[in-house]
Amino acid sequence: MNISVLGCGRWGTFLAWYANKVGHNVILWGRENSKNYIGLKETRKNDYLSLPEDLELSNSLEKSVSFAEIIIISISAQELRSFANQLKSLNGIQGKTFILCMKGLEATSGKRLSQVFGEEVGKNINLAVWVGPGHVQDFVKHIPNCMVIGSENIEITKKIVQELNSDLIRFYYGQDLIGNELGAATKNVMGIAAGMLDGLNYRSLKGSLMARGTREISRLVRAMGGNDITIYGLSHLGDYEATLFSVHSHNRKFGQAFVEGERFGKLAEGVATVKALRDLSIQYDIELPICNAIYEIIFENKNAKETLEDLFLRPVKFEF
Ligand SMILES: NC(=O)C1=CN([C@@H]2O[C@H](COP(=O)(O)OP(=O)(O)OC[C@H]3O[C@@H](n4cnc5c(N)ncnc54)[C@H](O)[C@@H]3O)[C@@H](O)[C@H]2O)C=CC1
Ligand SMILES: O=C(CO)COP(=O)(O)O
Repeated sequence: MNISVLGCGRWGTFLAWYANKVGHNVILWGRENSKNYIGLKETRKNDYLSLPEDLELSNSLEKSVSFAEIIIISISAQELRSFANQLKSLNGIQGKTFILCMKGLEATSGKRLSQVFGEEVGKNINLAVWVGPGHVQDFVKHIPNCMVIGSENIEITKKIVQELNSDLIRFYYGQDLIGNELGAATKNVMGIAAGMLDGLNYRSLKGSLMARGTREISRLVRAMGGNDITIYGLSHLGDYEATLFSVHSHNRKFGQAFVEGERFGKLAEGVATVKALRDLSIQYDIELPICNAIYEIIFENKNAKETLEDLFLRPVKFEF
């Protein structure tokens, strides 16, 4: 099958490598002037992997879209709306299958990425999300993982899984698009929290963070029309090791750098997502104490240690 991957950063480049590895014809697209694209064009490698010879690199969006039956998108989540707008103007996108491989919520609206994409591109496409745990650094060493693909149409989900499943990635069929998307986006916020715990030498609190983090996000998922149990699946809890504990996680590193007064320059999606969560917590009248604490530390200059201690002074309550 012909597959294009739009976005040639850390994850997009891996996705193209993977689609090629499992036997597809692949184009990897990047913006002509992007640092990642220029680097790949010059050397055919990045910090994580080398591109196989038969994988085509292109900076033509038109060509990449018309070539493929399945189009995978992996750019920064906050850029998706304007990018979708660009795609909408291309001929021949109708009937194609798009897979969003990003983890975030639109900061200004709290919308899920499939909502954002659907609003811009319209209904005459198939749309799915691919989320769950996985770092390129592990996959290129042939360390396998389990991930989840979900959509509103189980036949589309099954078709994608059939094309992409392998002994490197075992896929599960997602059953709750709302829960999968919220779960994937919010695990990044818990990753930032974990990094802050690392930076404060409070590592032993990560177990509690896992228990209480899943609990607060499951309340939000239920309020937003999803199934709260999804949060205990691959898109959220299943991604905690790769985020809360992994040396590779950008969100965890961002959190640690933040409390240590350092700058972390790479994309940490949880930063924008926590803004969306602040508004969703008000809109749905759901308490999100951990997410709110992270918001206050990052955007309201609250002291991280004191804000954490304040969480302990909240009234005692039942666990579930
Ligand atoms: N296990 C998983 O499912 C993983 C998912 N991700 C997700 O993948 C997404 C991308 O993350 P990374 O690859 O780490 O980021 P990155 O910063 O390495 O790459 C993002 C790419 O998007 C491109 N881009 C940004 N704005 C654009 C626009 N308006 N139009 C076209 N291209 C644009 C940039 O040039 C860059 O090449 C994030 O949402 C992240 O959460 C990342 C790693 C693992
Ligand atoms: O989603 C990921 C792992 O599953 C990547 O997490 P980071 O973006 O925090 O590195």
